[in-house]
Amino acid sequence: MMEKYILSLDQGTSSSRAIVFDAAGKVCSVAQHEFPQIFPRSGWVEHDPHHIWSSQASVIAEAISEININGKNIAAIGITNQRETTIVWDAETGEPVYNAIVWQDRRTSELCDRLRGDGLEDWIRQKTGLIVDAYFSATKIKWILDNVQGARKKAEDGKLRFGTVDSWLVWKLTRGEVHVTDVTNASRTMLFNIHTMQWDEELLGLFGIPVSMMPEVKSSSEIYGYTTTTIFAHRVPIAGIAGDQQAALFGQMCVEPGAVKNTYGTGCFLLMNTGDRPIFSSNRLLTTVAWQLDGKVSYALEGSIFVAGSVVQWLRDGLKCISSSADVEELASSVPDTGGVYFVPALTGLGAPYWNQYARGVISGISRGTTAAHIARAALEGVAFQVYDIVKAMERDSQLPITELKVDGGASANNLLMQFQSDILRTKVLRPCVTETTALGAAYLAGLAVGFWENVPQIRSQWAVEREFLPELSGGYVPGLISGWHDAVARVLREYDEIP
Ligand SMILES: Nc1ncnc2c1ncn2[C@@H]1O[C@H](COP(=O)(O)OP(=O)(O)O)[C@@H](O)[C@H]1O
Ligand SMILES: O=P(O)(O)OC[C@H](O)CO
Repeated sequence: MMEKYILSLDQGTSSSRAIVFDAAGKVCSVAQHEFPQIFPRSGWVEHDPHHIWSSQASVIAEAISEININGKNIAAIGITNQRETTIVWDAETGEPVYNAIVWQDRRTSELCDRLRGDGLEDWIRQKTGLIVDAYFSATKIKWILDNVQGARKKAEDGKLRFGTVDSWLVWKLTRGEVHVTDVTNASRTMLFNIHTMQWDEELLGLFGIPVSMMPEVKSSSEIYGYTTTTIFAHRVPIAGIAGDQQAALFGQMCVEPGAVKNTYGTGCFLLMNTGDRPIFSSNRLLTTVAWQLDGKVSYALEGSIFVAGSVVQWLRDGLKCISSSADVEELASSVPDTGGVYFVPALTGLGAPYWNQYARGVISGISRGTTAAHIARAALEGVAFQVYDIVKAMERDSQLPITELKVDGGASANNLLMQFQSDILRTKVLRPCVTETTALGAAYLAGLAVGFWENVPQIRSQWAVEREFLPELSGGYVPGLISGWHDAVARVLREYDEIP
């Protein structure tokens, strides 16, 4: 067979990646480019949609040339992406009318306060499974229509298109032929009804968003279209799309209800497969679509943490105490503990289960003896403590103890972080051989659509563990650590009590 590979595009918040997988699910080549983050004001985060596309296009070219293959050798393309990030472009010229407003951006927090003040929170939650928060796309689209000159009129005339990053990439790959998204990305917009699996007209009306802007919603595994970009001499089918966290859930083969994974990327996202019914959380977790495959919808419970690996980027770029993200482990390991320092890394607000849009980071317990190493260690511990809070919330919601955690994402390479995670959770932390599970999940979804893989049981056997972390710290220390963390969070919540 000529078509020996699946090409997966993983457009993350920090970087664009292209990964070529073979039928054994083995990584054959990887190319990755970090691209610029734009911070126009405190709490605002943007990307240039052209950078998103150009970085993605160049890594595609690199990944396929590295192993000397071309479009003919690729059975299908799978796309996975940072979710919620909002791009609006002109249907005719394809030119974005504004920068991409990134999921971390807090500019619409006050609008969300007003929606809650109007008593709409439960109504929105029932339809979408989401907490009203600036995180999701709906208020970001409204902001663009309200603030970019001429945008609303053009939208009403049917001349603008909205997309999350998956839609933008498909549009670019097909040179404007195809405007689609999949159910997982749609479920993060706060405009999608997760019961009817359609755009919700009442929500579109509430935010003043014309339906003509919206992409057609498809399943996570089917042929959406064929590439026309000059990167490939042949038209390659685009056959899988899923938001990165759902793709990671699939890539980790968490296909049975109760299975859980946690991805440590820019943010940190813990998802539990809940099978064919949406479970509504009593602990402020999100209900979301896991995927739609072979006509069947699966749902998930999700705990979203806004800042994880990005606090390491801040240590690197803001504080300049490390020169690469990977260096944080050596720096943090140079001290035995944080010396009493706690770091609540709420640099762009606090997500689940606190949902405070105005929170900002706090470092507490600094003394004359505190060094950059203590702060680096406290930053990593702050990531693990946030995950601890979500695990406990999820256990309460699902009434199931979480006895093992499958991990992935860039920061899961950090052994100190993984060990501390196991120490405070008192559970097994399992890191798979392929930590590119996000890309792998999208590859699986694409491959299943074109018959590259036959079915889920066939690919399930490919999952293998690389390293298992078991609790090493004596359990007696844990309650003190956790209560210190909760004191630090309480300080943040007191300081930033939802009033900007
Ligand atoms: N060894 C490491 N320790 C801690 N954080 C790391 C390490 N390597 C990468 N990171 C962090 O992981 C993030 C990148 O992970 P990735 O999964 O590629 O994220 P995304 O998909 O959000 O772009 C960055 O924020 C980076 O700072
Ligand atoms: O870019 P990541 O991997 O941090 O993921 C971002 C999430 O999709 C945001 O919801």
